[in-house]
Amino acid sequence: MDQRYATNPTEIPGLTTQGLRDKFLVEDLFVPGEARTVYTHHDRIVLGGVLPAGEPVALPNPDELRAEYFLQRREVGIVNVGSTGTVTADGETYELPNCAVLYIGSGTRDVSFSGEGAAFYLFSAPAHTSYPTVLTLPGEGNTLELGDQVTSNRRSLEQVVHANGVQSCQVVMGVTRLHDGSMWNTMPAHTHDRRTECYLYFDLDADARVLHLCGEPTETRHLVVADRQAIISPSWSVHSGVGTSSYAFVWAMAGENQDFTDMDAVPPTEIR
Ligand SMILES: O=C[C@H](O)[C@@H](O)CC(=O)C(=O)O
Ligand SMILES: [Zn+2]
Repeated sequence: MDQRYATNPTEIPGLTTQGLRDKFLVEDLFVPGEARTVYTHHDRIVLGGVLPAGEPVALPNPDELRAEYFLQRREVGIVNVGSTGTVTADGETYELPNCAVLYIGSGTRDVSFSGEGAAFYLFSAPAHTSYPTVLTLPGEGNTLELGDQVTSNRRSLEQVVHANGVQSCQVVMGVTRLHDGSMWNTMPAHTHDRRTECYLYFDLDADARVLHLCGEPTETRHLVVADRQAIISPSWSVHSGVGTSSYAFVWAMAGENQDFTDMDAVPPTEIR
């Protein structure tokens, strides 16, 4: 499993473009027939991508976890960003159409993924207890309409795993989709020093990119992100982006609290 050790903000000014990408961009999560995982030491989140081919693909148990099985001390939120597929968890099979979210609680031993064309994105965090496994179909979460056409940031944000929705130990998760003609997400930008957040950008044209802003609010950099690539945003970093075409993204957080509104907005005039 790819290990990404935690980064201190004082390291940012010395990084090259490639150095920045090596720390915060996850480029190759989706490989046909494989389950790929990346362990970030920021809040000990594991990101994963599963692209089943002909055969079902099992959730691996990477040696770095030193666990009997992946979910022994962890929970996971799964979003299907591809075509319909199925996830089997301890003998129960769930059908996930595009953008369905499956939360699986800790203690679940056997998890496997099937369906050619399905693309399962995984966000996992340590869990102190077991919450029930819940499937949420697209539209069943709590949808917030944000932004404005005038500022090119009209978007629908669906909260699925959150304080008033599907229960979890740490994971807070949902999907945001930009409306046609809107390109900016999460502007004004924000930080939340109590949680790490990751974005998986998807439904981006093959030749389009998102310019994702990261870094401390007064020392920002950018990552150029392609379809089905993920970014890791440490607690001290802003996370906002502008696309060269329309797109959607899975956002997911873990850390000290699950309070979605616990964020410190950064006015555009203060960003450097
Ligand atoms: O802390 C919350 C996260 O950054 C996202 O939910 C923001 C987002 O999806 C958006 O503004 O479109
Ligand atoms: Zn955020």
